[in-house]
Amino acid sequence: MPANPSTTQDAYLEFTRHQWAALRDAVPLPLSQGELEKLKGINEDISLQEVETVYLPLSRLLNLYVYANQRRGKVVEEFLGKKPENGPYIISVAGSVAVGKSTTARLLQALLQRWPEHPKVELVTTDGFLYPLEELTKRQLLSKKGFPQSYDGKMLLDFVKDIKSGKEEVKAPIYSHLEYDRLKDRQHIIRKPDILILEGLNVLQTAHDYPDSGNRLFVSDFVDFSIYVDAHHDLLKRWYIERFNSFRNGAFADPNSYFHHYSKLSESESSKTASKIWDDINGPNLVNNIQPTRSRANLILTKGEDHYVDRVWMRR
Ligand SMILES: Nc1ncnc2c1ncn2[C@@H]1O[C@H](COP(=O)(O)OP(=O)(O)OP(=O)(O)O)[C@@H](O)[C@H]1O
Ligand SMILES: CC(C)(CO)[C@@H](O)C(=O)NCCC(=O)O
Repeated sequence: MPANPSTTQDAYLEFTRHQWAALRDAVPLPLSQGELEKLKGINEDISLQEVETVYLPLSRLLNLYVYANQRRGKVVEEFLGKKPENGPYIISVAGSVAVGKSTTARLLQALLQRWPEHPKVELVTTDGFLYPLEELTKRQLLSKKGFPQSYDGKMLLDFVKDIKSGKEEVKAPIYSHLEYDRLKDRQHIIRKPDILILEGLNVLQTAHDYPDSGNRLFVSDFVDFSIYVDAHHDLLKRWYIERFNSFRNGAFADPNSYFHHYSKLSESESSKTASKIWDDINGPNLVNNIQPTRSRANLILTKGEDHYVDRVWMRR
């Protein structure tokens, strides 16, 4: 639940899962069984009922916002007598490590591109903008990976500026969880999408987080709609450990994996290692840098056990 319910209640409309689910009736594009099955490809663990109950109404809301923005663009066009050079509508997805940002973002991408008004939806994660491992090591930031200072802030801001200015082709770096590093030989090329979803830990930060930042711009200055995915700390730590343990049996077994040495750990040693990484890095990052930005989001999804969204907070 948001940190300060008294101010949050003023700023946000609150929906129980039940109330939010009722809004599904207003969604004109129900999913076919085939489409639902395809979404399973995004994440095996996701419940299809959850998609219909939570994410379909959310995609409807976002569709309305994007549509309103496109109409506003038409007004400007009429006034100017020519089409302004516009970039895509940008949606950001923020939240802790392991809360499910990338799953949420991928689901929204799949659902939003079904709408004829905005068929081209691109997804970029800020992970690619982390400094390369070598640079992180040089700057002694390995134990601060995911903290704001571990990202190449200028590169990320230039990327978002280029996207928003409507540039024909913009390149984004790609991060590999397996190599624990930015890929050297591959980039994601983005060509004028209708919507860009930008997913990352710190995308809600603003000048308020940096009292000495002067007139500096932040990624959030270019974002049209922001979503914060929230869950209780105990759940987040548990999800992190579970995912780490499942990597131990899967991805870490690959000799190219940065964490290959972890694949030899027993289940309990592995849980202990993950618990320590959480307590040393991801937990403090959540408390000090990520959670304080939550109350700026346009929409907050609060998850309970099993990743079910049990509350939705929508900015008035
Ligand atoms: N809606 C969901 N239903 C079931 N499981 C989920 C859901 N969303 C995420 N998960 C699980 O939670 C874990 C974290 O998800 P995900 O990788 O999407 O998180 P993230 O916030 O993007 O993490 P990171 O910041 O480390 O990249 C994964 O094991 C994923 O399978
Ligand atoms: C890449 C990030 C920063 C964010 O997704 C995260 O997954 C990460 O690697 N954090 C550092 C500590 C850890 O290994 O979990």
